[in-house]
Amino acid sequence: MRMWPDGYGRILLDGVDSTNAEALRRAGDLAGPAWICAHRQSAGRGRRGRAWAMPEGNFAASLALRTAEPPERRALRSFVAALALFDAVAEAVGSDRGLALKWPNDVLLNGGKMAGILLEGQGEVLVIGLGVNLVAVPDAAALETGAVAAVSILGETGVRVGAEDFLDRLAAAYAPWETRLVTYGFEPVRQAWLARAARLGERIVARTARETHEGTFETVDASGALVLKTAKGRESIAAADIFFG
Ligand SMILES: O=C(O)CCCC[C@@H]1SC[C@@H]2NC(=O)N[C@@H]21
Repeated sequence: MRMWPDGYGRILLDGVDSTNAEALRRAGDLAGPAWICAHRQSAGRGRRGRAWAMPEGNFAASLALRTAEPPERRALRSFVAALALFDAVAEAVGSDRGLALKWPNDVLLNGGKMAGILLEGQGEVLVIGLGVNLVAVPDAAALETGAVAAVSILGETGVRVGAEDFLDRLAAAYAPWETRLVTYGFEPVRQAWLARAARLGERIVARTARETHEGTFETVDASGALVLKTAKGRESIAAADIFFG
């Protein structure tokens, strides 16, 4: 494994089932935090048990971190990862125009979903999986009804970014956000995330497994929960899928 000055290892694979699965398998052998990146995934995993399709040329990587933090603190890494993705993409295309963050952990470009994040854990290991549509979008049939359409960086900006180049940019962008979280806590990360949030102050729909909440997106609270102002009052939602309508 190559080590980089930021102290994060890098493992580059041609193909794997899922970089998250691979990171969990290798976690016990890793001496420190490490990025595991693959050019191809045969069984990419998305949120809520969904599959994550990865057309040729797109980006898949997982960061394996060891942490003794409680689950609610670990979950805040999705905001750190989203900010790192935002910065890495802005750096790669030379502009942050059209980039926005969608709660809880998607990155939008010109209103379409360009990247997703999946956190998984096992004991003291936290795996942060990031998938980015660098050059192509998955088949629209794979999308849930009402979900934000998928877009690619190439399709929206005309800029072709290679996966290894993107890993360098992402790793460089991730390290300072991780340091901010560990040093100063969630507040600066929360503020930075809110400054890049999609649909803040607008009406959105949040669907959990059992309920649908509709209201104005007020903020994200100190625990990372979505705060909606609804007809019933202020509601804090820890996990949901968001629809813009
Ligand atoms: O549903 C989502 O939006 C999250 C998608 C996360 C996909 C990435 S690709 C790299 C890593 N490996 C996986 O199997 N999933 C994540």
